[in-house]
Amino acid sequence: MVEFNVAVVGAGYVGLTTAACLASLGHRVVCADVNLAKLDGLSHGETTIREPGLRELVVNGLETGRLRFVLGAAAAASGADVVFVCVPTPMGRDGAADLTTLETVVAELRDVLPPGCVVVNKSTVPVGTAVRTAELLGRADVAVVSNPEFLREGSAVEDFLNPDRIVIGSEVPEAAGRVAALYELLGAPVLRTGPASAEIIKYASNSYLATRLSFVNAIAELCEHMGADIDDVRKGMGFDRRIGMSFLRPGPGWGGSCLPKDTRALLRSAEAVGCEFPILHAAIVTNVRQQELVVDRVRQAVGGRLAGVRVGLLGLTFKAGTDDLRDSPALVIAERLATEGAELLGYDPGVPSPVPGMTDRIRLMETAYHAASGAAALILLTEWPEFRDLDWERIADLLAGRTVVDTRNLLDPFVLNKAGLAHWCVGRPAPQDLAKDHSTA
Ligand SMILES: NC(=O)C1=CN([C@@H]2O[C@H](COP(=O)(O)OP(=O)(O)OC[C@H]3O[C@@H](n4cnc5c(N)ncnc54)[C@H](O)[C@@H]3O)[C@@H](O)[C@H]2O)C=CC1
Ligand SMILES: O=C(O)[C@H]1O[C@H](OP(=O)(O)OP(=O)(O)OC[C@H]2O[C@@H](n3ccc(=O)[nH]c3=O)[C@H](O)[C@@H]2O)[C@H](O)[C@@H](O)[C@@H]1O
Repeated sequence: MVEFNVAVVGAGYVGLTTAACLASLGHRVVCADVNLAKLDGLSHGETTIREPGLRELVVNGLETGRLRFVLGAAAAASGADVVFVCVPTPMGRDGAADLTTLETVVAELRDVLPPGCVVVNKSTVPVGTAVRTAELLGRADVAVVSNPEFLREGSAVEDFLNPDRIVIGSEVPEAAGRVAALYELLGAPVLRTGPASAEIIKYASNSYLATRLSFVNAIAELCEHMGADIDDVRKGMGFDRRIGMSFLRPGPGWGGSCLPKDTRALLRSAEAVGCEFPILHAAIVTNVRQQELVVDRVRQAVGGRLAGVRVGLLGLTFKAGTDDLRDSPALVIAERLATEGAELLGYDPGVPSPVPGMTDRIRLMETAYHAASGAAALILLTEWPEFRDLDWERIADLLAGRTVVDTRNLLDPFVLNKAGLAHWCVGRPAPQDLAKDHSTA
């Protein structure tokens, strides 16, 4: 295998994972960021994000000398054969991707890139960004390649090292070949395309996943009205090999740092070329509705009015296995409940203390039991497996009300019923006692 000198700009979920994994594959990697505190920690083998296996790879990279951390893109570029750009591309005010940071990095790199180096956009960027990056660089000797990343938070290292596919978009065969060679040891299928196709593949994939979930959540709502059970229905669908089992779990709506922003960005890109894309629009609207349905359900569980009512929240992150709160449906739902006057006690095993950006409308508690204490209803919002093993008899004693709203269908109905609790799931009819209460209300 050829060993390359690699620069990675951005030490976040994608950049740090890319840097640490490429170092573990034998490349010499310099990873740049602008956050001094983060760089200082990383240089001592401390990772700030919760990703299984990442810390070990960083420590190993530092020990073997294959991984270094530096301040700023320019400092990383010296001597690089390939420069990966992994900086944020957040949602701009109009829904389109905001490329300001990417453009800043490209400007910093322009005059310092070694001759013949390849710049790789790994950030999620709209169609045309590879071409625009090449224009901004203004370097005939430097090729730009689009190489979108498909890792998931919570399994970033595992996904990076075992990808379903590697997409390499470039008009320059030598540049595409160099990027493919970097990944050679992974033995993954490599799809070579033009840059526009590579860029749209990333948005199409995330938007398809989001649309699939909105579809499932809509079917779950039908199940509630029709006496069916979504967990049977999704299995019955998933056994069809054309459909498959994955990404069919109903929930409180999809969230995270990417699905919401990428669906909106694709919609804006479509509008810009005069396409309406109604199915994607419907997926986004359905997701907002899904969160509203949870709020409706909580309101119903506490007897119609949330003002002054204490509600316990189990889980705040956008999914289990991550400490990331960005665009978490749990926080959107919490905000709505707080706006109606509910007092919120929250617990999340991934969030031991308040973090910047977290709403101050939730009192963060030390345990699930503290979050349940005196609550009129308990809402499970993130599917942390440990919630299943809580002492539900004890929770029943601590709660002021009887209802547990399980937005992930995680808990064992038998255990909850034995504890005397009404277990309200997504995509199953409401518990009998609640349905009765409601009909006489
Ligand atoms: N988080 C995820 O699971 C995935 C994210 N993506 C895409 O990858 C890109 C990066 O996302 P994340 O890694 O989640 O972001 P992040 O927010 O976790 O990390 C970004 C890093 O870039 C650094 N940074 C900001 N400006 C910089 C500059 N001028 N020079 C050097 N470093 C700078 C920040 O300090 C931060 O450490 C986005 O386009 C995202 O859509 C793609 C696949 C998966
Ligand atoms: O571009 C990105 O950032 C990444 O976005 C997602 O990864 P991630 O955001 O880590 O989260 P997912 O595991 O996809 O979950 C997204 C949301 O869908 C929800 N979900 C997922 C699966 C499911 O069956 N049901 C369900 O409600 C999750 O709870 C979560 O809120 C994609 O899965 C990755 O391939 C992609 O690289």
